[in-house]
Amino acid sequence: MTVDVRLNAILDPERAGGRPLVDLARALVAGGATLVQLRDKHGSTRRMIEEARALVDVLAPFGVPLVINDRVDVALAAGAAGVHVGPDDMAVEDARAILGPGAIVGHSIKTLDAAERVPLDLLDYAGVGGVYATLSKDNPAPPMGPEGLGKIRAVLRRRAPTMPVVGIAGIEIGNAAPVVAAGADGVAVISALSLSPDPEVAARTLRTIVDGVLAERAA
Ligand SMILES: Cc1ncc(COP(=O)(O)OP(=O)(O)O)c(N)n1
Ligand SMILES: Cc1nc(C(=O)O)sc1CCOP(=O)(O)O
Ligand SMILES: [Mg+2]
Repeated sequence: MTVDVRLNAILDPERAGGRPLVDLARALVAGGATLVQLRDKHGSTRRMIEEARALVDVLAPFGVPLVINDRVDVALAAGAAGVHVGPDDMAVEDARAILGPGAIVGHSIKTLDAAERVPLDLLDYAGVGGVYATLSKDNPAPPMGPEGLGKIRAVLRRRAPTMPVVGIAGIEIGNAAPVVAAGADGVAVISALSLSPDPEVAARTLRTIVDGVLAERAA
């Protein structure tokens, strides 16, 4: 499945400024989010399934897929489109085996070594980072910058030329363009969207930036 990663909005109740996630989702999709991820690291399983079901209902009319961070069981229970798993989560092979060929499976790639080893044939997209410093993740790795993303991108392009890559960590309006110029097909963002005074405008601005650099790259 080809996943549109141009603007991957990640919803995290701890980084939502107290706003209901469904309201944020509506605003972000209106502004141009193409993929939504639910990331709830500390809530109960029951709360996460309820959040996910509500988001599936809100996103369905727009045709924007919802992926669930870390939790294959929650994705199945809520009827979400798929999962995003990192190197400490369920293995990509296991997530794909459980969810089947029609689901979206995304995976975090943080090193050149991982870019060489990960079973890319089982993946729909890769989240590459951390690109910049972030306050949204505990114990983040040192930022690799757009240059680091570009090096990982080159390995991924050699192994899986059409697999989309999304940059993550600390991406905002002022620094998104170099991430796409370095080879990302989109940006994955929490704070600069969910903590913005106007999330819809923030999403529209980021989408315009991403689309502009993608168009330059294609020209
Ligand atoms: C699009 C995207 N890329 C990377 C991540 C990070 O996943 P992970 O390393 O498993 O960290 P947590 O999000 O689980 O803390 C992501 N969530 N999304
Ligand atoms: C979920 C996540 N993963 C990261 C990684 O580096 O793998 S950084 C991150 C949080 C990104 O949030 P913000 O846009 O607020 O920086
Ligand atoms: Mg994870």
